Amino acid sequence: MKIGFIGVGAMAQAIIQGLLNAKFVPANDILVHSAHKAHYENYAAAYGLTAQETNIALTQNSDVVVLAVVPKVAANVLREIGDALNPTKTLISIVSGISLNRLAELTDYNLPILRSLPNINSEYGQGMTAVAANENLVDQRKQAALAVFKATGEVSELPEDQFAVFSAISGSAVAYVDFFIDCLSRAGVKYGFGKETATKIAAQTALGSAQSLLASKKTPAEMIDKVCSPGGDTIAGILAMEQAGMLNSVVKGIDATIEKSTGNSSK
Ligand SMILES: NC(=O)C1=CN([C@@H]2O[C@H](COP(=O)(O)OP(=O)(O)OC[C@H]3O[C@@H](n4cnc5c(N)ncnc54)[C@H](O)[C@@H]3O)[C@@H](O)[C@H]2O)C=CC1
Ligand SMILES: O=C(O)[C@@H]1CCC=N1
Repeated sequence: MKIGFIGVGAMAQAIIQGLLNAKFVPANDILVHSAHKAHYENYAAAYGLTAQETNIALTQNSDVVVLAVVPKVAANVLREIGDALNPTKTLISIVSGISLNRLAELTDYNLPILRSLPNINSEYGQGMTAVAANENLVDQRKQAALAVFKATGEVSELPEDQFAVFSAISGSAVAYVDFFIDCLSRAGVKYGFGKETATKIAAQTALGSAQSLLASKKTPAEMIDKVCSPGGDTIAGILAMEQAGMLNSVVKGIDATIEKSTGNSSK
């Protein structure tokens, strides 16, 4: 199966590295093209991928075409490759905010299409990807498309109307979780730790907490209660964080993320 990536930016590279790590396909069965020749050619050469001169050539030579450009150029790219797509190929979009219906409208209503919303942790096999397939993507073809994301982490099939929220609490939230880790790390620096040591401590604590939460099958609140010793230090910290508006800050951040991706305000 030849998988072609249109756009070789941060997210495409994370998926490609995840696929290479998983040995999902031979490296030269991954085709790449993006806006800057020097960039995609050097990237292809570094990892043994196959560089393509144009988006159309990439589409003609791929079984699965992954659209990995930013939303504002997606429509033009789809119009450009429309004639090279046909129902023997699968189109996968990772573009935030573009519906299955719009993807078909810009290409071909008979095309098998998978809309997806991955996150950057795919690079290390720790991704979390939402997917929605159109009615033309079924059976083996659908399984083959889902396998691209299963090779790089967890996959959840969701109705499209949940994609914007998913994107906020997963795609974007990688940055928000890293922001929290950086906050802990800076607090450590305030009290004399070196930044590198503090970041390692904070990151391992976040990793361990997430793994323990999932393994325990408890709710986050139950885990919080286990850490908060009666009359102890942690409950004092939780109360101070809440007094400073932690929950509201996070929800406002998610509101802003959804508003930006949909153009709709929840207020
Ligand atoms: N970065 C992330 O964590 C996530 C990003 N996404 C989606 O992935 C898509 C790409 O995002 P990033 O990788 O962050 O952006 P990016 O800016 O790093 O990459 C965009 C790529 O598209 C290429 N490009 C631009 N115009 C082109 C054209 N006409 N033909 C071919 N290639 C062209 C650029 O050269 C670049 O390689 C977006 O639609 C975004 O919504 C989805 C989930 C997570
Ligand atoms: O920031 C963005 O627009 C993309 C979508 C989800 C994560 N990154």
